[in-house]
Amino acid sequence: MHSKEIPRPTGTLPIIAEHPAEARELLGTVRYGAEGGPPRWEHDRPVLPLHMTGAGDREVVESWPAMGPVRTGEHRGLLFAHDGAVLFAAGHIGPSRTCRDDAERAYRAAFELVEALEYPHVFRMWNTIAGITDRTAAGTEVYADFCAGRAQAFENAGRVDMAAATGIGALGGGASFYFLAHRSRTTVHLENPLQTPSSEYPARYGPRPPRFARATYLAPGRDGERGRVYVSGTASILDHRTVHSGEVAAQTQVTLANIAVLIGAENLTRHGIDERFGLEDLRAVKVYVKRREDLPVVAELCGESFGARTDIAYFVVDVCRRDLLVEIEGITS
Ligand SMILES: O=C(O)C1=C[C@@H](O)[C@H](O)C=C1
Ligand SMILES: CC(=O)C(=O)O
Repeated sequence: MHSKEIPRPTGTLPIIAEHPAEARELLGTVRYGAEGGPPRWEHDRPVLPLHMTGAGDREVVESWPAMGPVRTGEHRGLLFAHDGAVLFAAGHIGPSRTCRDDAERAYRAAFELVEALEYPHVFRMWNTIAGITDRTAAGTEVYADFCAGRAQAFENAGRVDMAAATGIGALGGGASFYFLAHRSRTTVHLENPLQTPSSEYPARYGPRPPRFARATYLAPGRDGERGRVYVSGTASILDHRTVHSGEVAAQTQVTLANIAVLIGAENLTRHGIDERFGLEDLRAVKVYVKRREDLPVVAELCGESFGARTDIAYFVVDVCRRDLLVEIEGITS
């Protein structure tokens, strides 16, 4: 693993992830666009291309600004950048149909990295997996295979903390992931009283359950940075069951209600957090819709629920269960 001081990049990309105005540089960029594959260097910064948009769809660029001088490097295929506060890292896991061992290797590298660079507080992870509900070469489901490899990496690393995450389909490019970790600001991983913790899902969903929290609260920073809730990809699931199979409006309403309870005063107080948020407080919202024809009804329901200032990006991709039609994530402002 190598690290080096690097000059300021020339030019910056549109930022959809809201960050303090004084941010001066970029840590990393994720391009939700028409191509997927391994991360690459652009202007000495890691850029991860994700195949998330179809013909005619607008690319969505998500950039994570730095708060100071940036160091970069590579570790077992992960490209990373960090500024002494936040670590951004991105990697290509591999082909979806054989992703179990690749997922274990990728997550092992991720845990090695956060330990070696001393950014122990992982607060948000994203996983995009082409053909997420397809069958692998061995006849298992791709997502279940990914979860098995990830769970093995958690177990081997002795990690019990699970951050907020998204595990969603992609239109190509195999499986990729990226994540954020903090050096000093502590995290509180939140569960939702309406949903079974994902790590306790019954075996009917796969031999090893997913590993993610419903959300992660990143505590306020010493520099006055507000506490934020990073909301995981959330779907129409109550306890561990999909509800309203085939009914996209009802699934969207349950999903929005799940998020409102998750970030509301009662649940945050239950987790020892003296804050409260509503749907109108969410920013950097991503809405994943399985069927393109459902976009209008989903967009109408989201438009009614989120604030006028909420930036919402829509993607037509598979959700991690065949009977789920919509999934939503966001970050409190
Ligand atoms: O497996 C995940 O990390 C995950 C899957 C979905 O339930 C949702 O996107 C949240 C996280
Ligand atoms: C499947 C899904 O979205 C969840 O486990 O929350």
